[in-house]
Amino acid sequence: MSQPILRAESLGYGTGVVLHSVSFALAPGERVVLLGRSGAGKTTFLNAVHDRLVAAGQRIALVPQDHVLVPQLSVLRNVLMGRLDDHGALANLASLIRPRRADRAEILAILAGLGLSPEADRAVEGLSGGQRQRTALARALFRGGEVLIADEPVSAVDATQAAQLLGLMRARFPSAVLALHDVDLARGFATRLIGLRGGRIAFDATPPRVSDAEVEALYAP
Ligand SMILES: Nc1ncnc2c1ncn2[C@@H]1O[C@H](COP(=O)(O)OP(=O)(O)OP(=O)(O)O)[C@@H](O)[C@H]1O
Repeated sequence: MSQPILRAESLGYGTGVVLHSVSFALAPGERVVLLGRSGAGKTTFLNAVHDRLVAAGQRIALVPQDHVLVPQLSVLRNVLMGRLDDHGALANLASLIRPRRADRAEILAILAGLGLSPEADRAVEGLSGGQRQRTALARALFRGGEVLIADEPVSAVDATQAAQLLGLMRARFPSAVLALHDVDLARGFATRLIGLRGGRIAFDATPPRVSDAEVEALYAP
């Protein structure tokens, strides 16, 4: 059963509308990828979907475009923050000072899968862009949830690594809504492609039903 999330809604900031009359529902098992040129409204769309699903009480793992990591803290502690809202403030403080053994073991296993084991105890501020991005993905994997919402989650890694990371995401989350700029990666990952152009949804269909010409038209000046 598809869950209606947006019903012919206008999305934007203040009085400015970025996307007009957007309808969106998400069925369990769907992996949706948003395509569109810079400024087309992908982040705006993702944020709206995120806010609605959270308001509806769903557990969502979010990978924002700018990662929102705490630079002074270690990779391990940043990943630990993926579950902060599962506990009270005191428990969180205690666990940030001294992570629980079980959490530490689980996080180290995730970091190993992401090639980040050597970085576990390094502060995020000293990491490369790709390492930071993988830290944000590790935080989402540790958090888990019904839906992954991720804004260009593999933009800072090479193509081979990107495909591997998307495979980990696919195994962990029943459903996903992502923005990706690499069309081949998007076609490989998605069960459904949504193209945004000119403030509207240009297409919303399974990858085989979206032609290369339709995708190219999204990016035409
Ligand atoms: N906080 C904000 N306040 C006002 N306008 C905003 C805000 N955030 C984004 N916009 C505007 O909304 C439009 C869509 O931006 P959005 O970030 O959703 O696009 P995008 O497709 O994600 O772009 P990119 O691929 O560059 O990340 C842009 O014109 C942008 O300038």
